[in-house]
Amino acid sequence: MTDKATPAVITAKDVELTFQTSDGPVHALTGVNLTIEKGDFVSFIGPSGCGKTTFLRCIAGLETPTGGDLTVNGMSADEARRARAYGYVFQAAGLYPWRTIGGNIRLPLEIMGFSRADQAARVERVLELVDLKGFGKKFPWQLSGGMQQRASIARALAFDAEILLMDEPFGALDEIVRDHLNEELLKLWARTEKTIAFVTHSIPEAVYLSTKIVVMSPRPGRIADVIESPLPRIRPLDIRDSADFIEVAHRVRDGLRAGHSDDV
Ligand SMILES: Nc1ncnc2c1ncn2[C@@H]1O[C@H](COP(=O)(O)OP(=O)(O)OP(=O)(O)O)[C@@H](O)[C@H]1O
Repeated sequence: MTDKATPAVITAKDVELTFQTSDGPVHALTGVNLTIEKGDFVSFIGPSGCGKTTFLRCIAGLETPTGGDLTVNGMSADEARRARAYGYVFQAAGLYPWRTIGGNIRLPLEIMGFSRADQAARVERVLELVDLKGFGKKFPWQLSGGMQQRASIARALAFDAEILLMDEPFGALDEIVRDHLNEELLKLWARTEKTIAFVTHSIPEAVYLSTKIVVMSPRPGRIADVIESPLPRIRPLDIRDSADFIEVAHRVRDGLRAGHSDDV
């Protein structure tokens, strides 16, 4: 149950999505029931093909479920998309090489018709949020992979959407950089109070970041387990050595195994 203090931002009831392909129907999602509350950090973990990206795309209004109900901010996902309810961060930073970092962050603001002064103020504010102050005039190729990914997070934050959808944003980065960005993302989440839905293949990343971990299994894509994290919201990296952390990680692993996860 949700109450007024923690309103539901995303609710899924019996969500189904079947793609019709030339090889027959693909049941990408079946019987998905989930509530994501304001300020939650929810990770989706599961083997390739279990429907993580498809579910994120449903939330984003980029795919339409073939059954069930999905609401985002109390409206249909399509309405929420048109109301610009979310920022989307992809695995590849996807920055335009011919635009500066500031120019890339400004792009959605230009499209949305923000005034020039507002655009400039917002770019400065989000650059500071992701710890890239002073890098606005650089081009993407002048930044490391981790910095580029931070810039793409800044772009997703620039228009103040309450929801951040992140599809394996750190999957291509080495472990040290990834640890650092995980820490930074948690700080950013605490500062901005965004609601985050995050796809990952990494058990430690899911456990470290999330208030709620959704373990998914394939064929058909469904939810195998939903784990409410007992960890405090403020988490130094060494929390990963704590008994609570290890216990949650075991439960995630068990959930993946139960869903025939030999192909994770
Ligand atoms: N547009 C589409 N048309 C047909 N089938 C699709 C389409 N998009 C996804 N699928 C299928 O739906 C299933 C779920 O795919 P999805 O990309 O959501 O999985 P995933 O869990 O995100 O996988 P990965 O971890 O590899 O990114 C897969 O079997 C995939 O092939």
